[in-house]
Amino acid sequence: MRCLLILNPGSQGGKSKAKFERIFAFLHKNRVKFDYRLTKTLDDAYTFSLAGNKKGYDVILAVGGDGTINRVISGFYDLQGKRISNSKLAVIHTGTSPDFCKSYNLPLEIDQALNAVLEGKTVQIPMAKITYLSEYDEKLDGKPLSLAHEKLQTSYFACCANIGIGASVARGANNGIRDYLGDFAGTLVSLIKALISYHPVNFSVRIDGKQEVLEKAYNIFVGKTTYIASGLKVKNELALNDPRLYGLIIQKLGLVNWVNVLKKLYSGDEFANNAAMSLLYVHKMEIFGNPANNEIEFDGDPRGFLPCKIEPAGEALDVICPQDGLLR
Ligand SMILES: Nc1ncnc2c1ncn2[C@@H]1O[C@H](COP(=O)(O)OP(=O)(O)OP(=O)(O)O)[C@@H](O)[C@H]1O
Repeated sequence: MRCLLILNPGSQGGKSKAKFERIFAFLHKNRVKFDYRLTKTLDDAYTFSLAGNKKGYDVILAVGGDGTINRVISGFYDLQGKRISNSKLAVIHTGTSPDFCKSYNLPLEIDQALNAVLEGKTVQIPMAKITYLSEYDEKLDGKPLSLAHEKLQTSYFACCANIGIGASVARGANNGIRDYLGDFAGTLVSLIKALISYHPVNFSVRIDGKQEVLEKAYNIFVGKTTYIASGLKVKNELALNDPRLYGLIIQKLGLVNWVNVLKKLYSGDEFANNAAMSLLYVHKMEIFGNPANNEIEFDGDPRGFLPCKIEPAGEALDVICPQDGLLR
């Protein structure tokens, strides 16, 4: 077995790197052949993963937070959503909020995750493909994505994309506040601050080909997993091997019902669709360009601009998983 480790020393506010020696020692002790690369930026995690896939490593092991894991996942795919290689993805979460591992029942404990690498068992996990713009283009305001656009960007995600308030919540939560308030409280403070300053927006969307306007929207979650951000949970019926996505639309919040919406999202309880919160299941979600709010966030970081198209990647990833880490 040849293994490539992609390690982010900056995850969890820099605490991540204290765990690297233990990982190296485990692999040496068990005579695993490995190479490793240390990231300087999150983009490096993508570049190293892409190169590792092209070289055909048996296992590519992401060591970092969900942002690092997200970039490593994108390196497994070409622009059409096809896998580049037969490499397997393994993950050791050394970040702040382990939404990916919690959602897919993957071990958080380092030795357990490394033992799973030795055993080599995998589960197939479908990923979402997101196509969007790397720069805002006002010519596409009110319009769907043009696949011929020169700033077109393709990425992949495992947890959730957010359009609306998501980018400003992520920016607030990632600016160091979680290092001193903790993950849960830091993200909650950032969410409430963003809610107070947010102006709801009408978004034109196409849901599985059907066009409509989502009025006074606060956030459109397009996701796959229950755990989406530092304690926020979306109760949904997707099995973890279901390639579809859920869409959760939060809109028309008044002075009273935003508290109820937050309670539902933090409890992860089931809810009946109502004027403020509606959950649906989709194969393809397109969100048109929007001059009032055009930012896109996914798997925890602001990443680009509307318009966007979100759909299942053509092929699932083989993710290293202990035998008892079964899909729900
Ligand atoms: N050497 C580095 N390589 C990559 N990113 C770095 C580095 N140093 C600092 N960073 C910053 O560290 C953060 C790492 O993000 P990552 O998602 O991996 O961890 P996290 O934010 O602690 O955890 P989580 O996303 O799971 O909550 C990014 O904001 C990135 O800009």
